[in-house]
Amino acid sequence: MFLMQILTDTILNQTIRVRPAESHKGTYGRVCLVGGNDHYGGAIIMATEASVYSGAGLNTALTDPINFTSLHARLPEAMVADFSNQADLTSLVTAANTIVIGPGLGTTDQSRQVLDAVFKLVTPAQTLIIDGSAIDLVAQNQLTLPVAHLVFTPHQMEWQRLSGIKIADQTDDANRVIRDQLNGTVVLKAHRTKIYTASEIYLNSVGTPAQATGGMGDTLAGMVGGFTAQFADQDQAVLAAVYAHSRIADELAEQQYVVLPTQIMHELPRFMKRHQALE
Ligand SMILES: NC(=O)C1=CN([C@@H]2O[C@H](COP(=O)(O)OP(=O)(O)OC[C@H]3O[C@@H](n4cnc5c(N)ncnc54)[C@H](O)[C@@H]3O)[C@@H](O)[C@H]2O)[C@@H](O)CC1
Ligand SMILES: Nc1ncnc2c1ncn2[C@@H]1O[C@H](COP(=O)(O)OP(=O)(O)O)[C@@H](O)[C@H]1O
Ligand SMILES: [Mg+2]
Repeated sequence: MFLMQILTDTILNQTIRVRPAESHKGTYGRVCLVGGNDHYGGAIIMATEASVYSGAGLNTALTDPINFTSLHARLPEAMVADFSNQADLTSLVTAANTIVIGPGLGTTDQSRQVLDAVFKLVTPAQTLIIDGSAIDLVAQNQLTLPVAHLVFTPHQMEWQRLSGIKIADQTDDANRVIRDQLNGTVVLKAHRTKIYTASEIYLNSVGTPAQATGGMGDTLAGMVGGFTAQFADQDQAVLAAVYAHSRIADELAEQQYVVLPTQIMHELPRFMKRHQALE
């Protein structure tokens, strides 16, 4: 029997630490974000930007070179590399604490090759966030998952494809069975997102329809990347990222009809300062 736990502001100050003075960018984690084909450049830009604004120390986008200039034009803090260059992919994935794969990756043969290459390299000490197209590729091809701290961030339709459970039948009991088979945390995104960890179920009871716009999940994937790279407790980092994403949206929605993904990420540094650990 699992009791549903409701997320509150407490998850923020339990997770977001006060930065120690004696620290440097290496202290705050390396994130490698993989995605963005020649149609979906915006998705990897948003994911990478969200990781940077979450405070991860070093951030690199592995993407189609067509996205390099646009990404750098808005985000000089991030590095870029070509996801079809095997040597670059190998060194960047190996060096990362957290890898985010899927935002705008697409489902072509090239996307599949990139996903296979990343899955081969990931090690048990790393956290791997599997989002968007990467979820669809796993579902379509019944791929073997690597052994790592896995976090899946499907919306309900992606979860239907991955789990085989129709949206109407996505009950906690049914979802948990598949979660256990996948052996990873599942962030099941919906109007009210639920998070299934190895031992608990959490409900994100904040969030707004002002968030219902493309790129909102790409942004969340980048935040989960940034939080897991920086904060030691991986479950708490996921929960805090999901909650902060919706909580910031609610604040902006008091004055706005629609909340843009980029507006949420740009609020993060101020929001995280307000909600860092109580001293
Ligand atoms: N600017 C960009 O480059 C963008 C790229 N994107 C990328 O596009 C790829 C395809 O993602 P999509 O999600 O569009 O593709 P999907 O083929 O998974 O389509 C989503 C469809 O599922 C249905 N659905 C049912 N329940 C839903 C729920 N709770 N939340 C969301 N959709 C639900 C909706 O009808 C929606 O049209 C991903 O790789 C994604 O990262 C999108 O994120 C949009 C923005
Ligand atoms: N009506 C809503 N209420 C609250 N949150 C929402 C609503 N609609 C969408 N969201 C949130 O927006 C995000 C959408 O993710 P996703 O569908 O993957 O977007 P994309 O792939 O376009 O970036 C999820 O975090 C989801 O919970
Ligand atoms: Mg998505």
